[in-house]
Parts: sequence; C-alpha cells; structure tokens
Amino acid sequence: MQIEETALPGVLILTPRRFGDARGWFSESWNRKTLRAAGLDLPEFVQDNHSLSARIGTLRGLHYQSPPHAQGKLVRCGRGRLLDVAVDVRRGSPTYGHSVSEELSAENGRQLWIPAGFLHGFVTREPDTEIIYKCTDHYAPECDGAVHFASVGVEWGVEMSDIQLSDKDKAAPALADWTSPFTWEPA
Ligand SMILES: Cc1cn([C@H]2C[C@H](O)[C@@H](COP(=O)(O)OP(=O)(O)O[C@H]3O[C@@H](C)C(=O)[C@@H](O)[C@H]3O)O2)c(=O)[nH]c1=O
Repeated sequence: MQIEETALPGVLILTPRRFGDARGWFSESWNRKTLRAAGLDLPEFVQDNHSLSARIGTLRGLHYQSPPHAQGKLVRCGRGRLLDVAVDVRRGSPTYGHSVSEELSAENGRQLWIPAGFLHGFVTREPDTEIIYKCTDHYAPECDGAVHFASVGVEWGVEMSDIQLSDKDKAAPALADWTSPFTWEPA
C-alpha cells in the first residue's frame, strides 16, 4: 500500500498493491491492518456506497453531511475514470476553500481519503463510470447538503455545456453564500 500526501493536509492518496497474473490482477482494496502497519489509522467505516454515472461529464457534488453525521470517505473508481475533488471547508483552517483534484480510474486503482470537514464531488471522464466509497457515518438526509461546484475555483476539465447535474446540485448555494458547519481544530 502506497500512501501519498496531497496539497491539503489530511487528504491522502492510497494506492493498494496489485498482484498481476495471466488472469488479470488481485488487490486488497481495504485492509485496516496493512494501513495501521503503515502508520495510518482511519476512523471506522460503517457504510459503503456505489454509484454508476452513464455519461461523460456527470458531476455529483459538492456534498457534505453536517455534524453529528459528518462523513469521512475513502473513494475509488471501479469502472471508467473520474476526477475526484475535495475542498477544505473547516472554518478557521489555514487551507479553507483550497481543493485537491485527483484522477481515480479502474486502471490506476488510486483511492482518495477525504476526512470529515471537506466537501466531496467528482466528474466522470468516461461513460459508464462507477464510483465506490466507504463512509465513516451513515446516510443522514437531514444533515445532507451541497455547495455549488462552480463556486470553488476548481478546474473540472469539462465544458460547462457537457456537465450533467442533479436538481439538488443545480440549486446548491455558492461557497461565498454558505456558512460551513465545520470548524478546524489544530492538530
Ligand atoms: C448519498 C445517499 C443517497 N441515498 C439516496 C437518496 C436519493 O434518493 C438517491 C440519490 O442521492 P443523491 O442524489 O444524493 O446521490 P449523489 O449525488 O450520488 O450523492 C453522493 O455524491 C457524492 C459526491 C458523495 O460524496 C456522497 O456522499 C453523496 O452525497 O440515493 C441513499 O439512500 N443513501 C445515501 O447514502
């Protein structure tokens, strides 16, 4: 398991080892013991999510769940290719509003660890792209929220006219008009 830091402290790229043979490959996509041995002790995961996006340019996000149901997410791509984005929205954080964008694909096997206190979203770069992610809290619709994807300064790499959004994401407030429910606590 390779663990890499990103420009945002706390957001990490994990790349599990792949064992290739004549049939294809095998990989442990999640192993608590291996991560702990590598010095990384992630919170307990209680829910796995899996979604399919049919068209290139499908954009889901930017999403969060407020405390007490804030979620950390360990994200990977099971099929196709996507650009995954995390935005720091912890009030008082030295990196508030900063983002990390990472291409996750079925081919590269990379995973993004996004702690609670960050917005999460992604845009697909191939048709029929599947995303799979582990979450540290259960779905709590009453705590569910979104910030408009175009208000955070992220270069999504897709023509605006090609972007497919849910009605919820179309109606999301801009970052500048929204008060984050998260606060930063120095380590
Ligand atoms: C997120 C979620 C949705 N649902 C239901 C609600 C709704 O009817 C349907 C689709 O929900 P959404 O439109 O919110 O799905 P989607 O836009 O894919 O939302 C997801 O986006 C990515 C970026 C995330 O980070 C996730 O946490 C989640 O917010 O699925 C659940 O039952 N459980 C869940 O955990």
